[in-house]
Amino acid sequence: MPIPAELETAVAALADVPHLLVALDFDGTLAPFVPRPEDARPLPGSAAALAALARGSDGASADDVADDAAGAATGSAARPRRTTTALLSGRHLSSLRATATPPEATWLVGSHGAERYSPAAGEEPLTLTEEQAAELDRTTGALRSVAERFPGARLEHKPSGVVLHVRQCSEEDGAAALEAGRTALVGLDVKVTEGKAVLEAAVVRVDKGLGLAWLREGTGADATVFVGDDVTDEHGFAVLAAGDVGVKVGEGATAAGYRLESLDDVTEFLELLRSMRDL
Ligand SMILES: O=P(O)(O)OC[C@H]1O[C@H](O[C@H]2O[C@H](CO)[C@@H](O)[C@H](O)[C@H]2O)[C@H](O)[C@@H](O)[C@@H]1O
Repeated sequence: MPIPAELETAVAALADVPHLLVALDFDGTLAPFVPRPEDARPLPGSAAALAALARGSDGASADDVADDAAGAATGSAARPRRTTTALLSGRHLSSLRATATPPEATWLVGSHGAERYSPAAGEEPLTLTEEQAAELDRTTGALRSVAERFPGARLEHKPSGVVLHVRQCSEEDGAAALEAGRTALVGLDVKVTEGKAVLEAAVVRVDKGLGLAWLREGTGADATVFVGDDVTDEHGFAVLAAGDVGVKVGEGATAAGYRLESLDDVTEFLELLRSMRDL
């Protein structure tokens, strides 16, 4: 499907923004859904466009980023044009790196905002309190006992939580496993997030809105593009402001201003953005 005319217009308006942040969800946006999370890979065209966009932020040192943030705050002119790329994912960082193989200059936010990496400062350590670690153990035990009852169900472990995956279950077993998972989590001190064929319980209470706010503040960007497909991405769309561009991929209610139908459309959109930014 061609890119909607109003989205093309919005992208054209981003051409001369001094510092543009392009933040992208991974699964369902850059990478098609597959049965096993470790097998997901970005569409080649999207990976190529992301690599080209990332070249727009090459060489940004911590000082550059601080100067840029200061320049944006004071409105001072004559800042060089920069495009910073970021992945904002529910995946934990090591899984995101292994599957997305992001360009070096790309900022990374994993585990829905709990894990954060910037090219200049590296990875922010995520340390659980004793209580959180104990709650994570209890939560893992509760969801493990659910996964064991349903053929095809499996667990994914993150530093901040645990995920019950049901994509490989029959439709009936998947629905029953998710319901059993919800019940098993009652009374545990966790944030429960439902995604596409997953139920996640995290002991760190964050969301993609907080992750996107961290990216905007850290990069000092003047405007943000955020593309995502899932209900968890709605927290990101909700913090976008005037001049930003939010794009929802696929069907479903959304706070995003624009919509694309498919992952191939995302490739086309990123390619358009790349050419508008002369990268
Ligand atoms: O925020 P995202 O980058 O979209 O990550 C969301 C979740 O993605 C992964 O699960 C989803 O993709 C899998 C691979 O295609 C699929 O098998 C699963 O059914 C999907 O829910 C990842 O495994 C989760 O940890 C992420 O939270």
